[in-house]
Amino acid sequence: MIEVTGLGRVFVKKGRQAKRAKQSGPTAQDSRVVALDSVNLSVPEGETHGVLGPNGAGKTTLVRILSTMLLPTSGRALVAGHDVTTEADQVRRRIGIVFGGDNGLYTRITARQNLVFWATMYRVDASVVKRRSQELLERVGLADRADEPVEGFSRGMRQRLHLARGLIGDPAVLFLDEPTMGMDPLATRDFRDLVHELKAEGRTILITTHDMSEAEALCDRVSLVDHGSILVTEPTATIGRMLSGHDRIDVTLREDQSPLLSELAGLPQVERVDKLSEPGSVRIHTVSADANPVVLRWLLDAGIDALRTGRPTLEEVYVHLVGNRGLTV
Ligand SMILES: Nc1ncnc2c1ncn2[C@@H]1O[C@H](COP(=O)(O)OP(=O)(O)OP(=O)(O)O)[C@@H](O)[C@H]1O
Repeated sequence: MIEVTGLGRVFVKKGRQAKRAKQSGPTAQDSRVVALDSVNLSVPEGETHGVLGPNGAGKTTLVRILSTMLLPTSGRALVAGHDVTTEADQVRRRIGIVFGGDNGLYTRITARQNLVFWATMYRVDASVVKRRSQELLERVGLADRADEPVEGFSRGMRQRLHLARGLIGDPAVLFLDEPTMGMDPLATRDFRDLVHELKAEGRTILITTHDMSEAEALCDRVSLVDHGSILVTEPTATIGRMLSGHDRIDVTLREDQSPLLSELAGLPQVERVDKLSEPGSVRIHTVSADANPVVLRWLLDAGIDALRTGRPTLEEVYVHLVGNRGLTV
């Protein structure tokens, strides 16, 4: 449903931007920014795919190219079977775009008027505009505020209206760029529920986010992006295997139990023991999955019962590959 091959985008800095770049270094490359560098990505129909990465990684550039707002400088991208460069009109008819932040809504007019306006822009058949706008307003929980100007709406309400706007053309492919940025936890939860519904309808969704819990909650697979390249594309559920093939054991020791630490580290089934930030807490890396029951039994026999097992999280993989940049935690 989304096929990206060798996609590249170079920006050439102009005017003051270029002058500043020249002052900070002498190389000819200084006035060029490689925002995307030979990116390959394949997102099948119905998948929710997360694009994660720090500021400036190239996420927005990718979404802007896929949604025909920006031309690539190399490579090719197909969305819903159409080329974003040569068949932009066909692509536009099949996609919806939802950006975080305030762009894209007219705040002096009502929610309903916004949808009618965008329906016209998306060339929705005039006979269905009224009905579809009403359905979408109901769907995103704004029906009772539909005829109020958007300027009085909260951040969460605006974002739900953004989503309704993105759905006005009944798109097969939906681009969500930082969709819950700045939303409170309840509004975020409601928004994610809506995205789950859209996924259940079989739509293909590409979502960029800095928020690892968002990616874990919504995405079937994720791609980690840095410096314009995709570092890895993996299923969200199993990406932790990149760091460890089996569960690690986290334990919290009471003060009187701390002498047990060296004994624990010396067990043949234990590869290493790392200190965690929480006082008295350590993470035990065992040598194999078979070693876990042996170590768990040893811990319980030693009276250590504040323990839990788990796989490395998406956030740990991100930190391992990218570092701490761009994490919302
Ligand atoms: N119009 C432009 N002119 C010059 N450089 C640009 C332009 N748009 C983006 N860039 C540069 O391209 C790189 C990738 O930017 P992009 O906005 O795609 O990153 P991002 O991953 O979306 O970052 P963020 O998380 O901050 O939104 C950055 O170095 C950025 O400064």
